[in-house]
Amino acid sequence: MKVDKILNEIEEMGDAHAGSSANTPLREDAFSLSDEEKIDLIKKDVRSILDTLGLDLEDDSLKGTPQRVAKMFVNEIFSGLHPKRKPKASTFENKYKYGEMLVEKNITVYSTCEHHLLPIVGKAHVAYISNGTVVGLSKMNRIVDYFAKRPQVQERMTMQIVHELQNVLGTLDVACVVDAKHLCVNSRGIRDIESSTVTSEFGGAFKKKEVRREFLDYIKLDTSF
Ligand SMILES: Nc1nc2c(ncn2[C@@H]2O[C@H](COP(=O)(O)OP(=O)(O)OP(=O)(O)O)[C@@H](O)[C@H]2O)c(=O)[nH]1
Ligand SMILES: [Zn+2]
Repeated sequence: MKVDKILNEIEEMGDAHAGSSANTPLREDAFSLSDEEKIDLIKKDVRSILDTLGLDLEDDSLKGTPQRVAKMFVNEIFSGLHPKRKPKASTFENKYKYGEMLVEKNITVYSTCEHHLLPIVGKAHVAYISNGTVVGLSKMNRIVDYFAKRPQVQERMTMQIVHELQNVLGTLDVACVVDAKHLCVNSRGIRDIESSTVTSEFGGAFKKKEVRREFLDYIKLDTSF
C-alpha cells in the first residue's frame, strides 16, 4: 500500500517536473543545429564582440580566442544544456537494506551565472533515503556537474538536481544544499568578496524538521538561514 502511494506520487511528480518552472528556459529548436554548427556561429559572434572592443584579432595571442571560447561554451561550460549529455545513473537494488540517509557532501560546483555569464563556484551537498534503490556515488557528482554546466540561477540548479535524483531513485526523499560564490557579486558590481549564496531543496521526508536537521548536521552548515 505504502509502495503504491509512493509510486503514484512519483508518477504525478514526473509529470509536474516535465513542465516544471525549474526547467531551463530553452527554445523548442534548441538542438536543431549540430555542436559543430554552433561552434562555428558562436566563433563569429565572439570575434564580433572582441572586434567591437577594438582588439587586434591578428595578434598572436588573440587570434585563436573566438574559436577557443566557442568550443568552451559548447563542449565545456554549457555542455549540460544538451540532454544527450545527461549522465546515465546506474542504480542497484538496496539488497543490504540500508535504511538511513546517504549524504554525498562537498561536491564541487563550477557553474555560470545566466545574468552576467560569470562563474559560480561552490559546493553542493546531496542526500537521499533509499526506497529500495541505490545509486552509484559518483553519479550524484555527475548529476550536479551536468546541471551546473548551463547558464544558471542557483535556485533553479538546486531544484533540478533534486528532481533528477528523485526520478533516478524513484523516491521523493531527496535533498540538496548548494553554497556558492557568484563572481558577479564578488568581483564586479557590489564587489563583496566575502558573501556566498545558500540554496536548498528538501523533498519528501526531508521536509520533516528532524530529518532535515540530521542532513544539515552532516554537512555542518549554519542552519540559521
Ligand atoms: N536570484 C538570483 N540572482 C542572481 C543569481 N546570480 C546572479 N544574480 C543576480 O541577478 C541580478 C541581476 O540584476 P540586474 O540589476 O539586472 O544586473 P546588474 O545591474 O548587473 O546588477 P548588480 O549585480 O547589482 O550590479 C543581480 O542582482 C545578481 O546578483 C542567482 O543565481 N540567483
Ligand atoms: Zn550574475
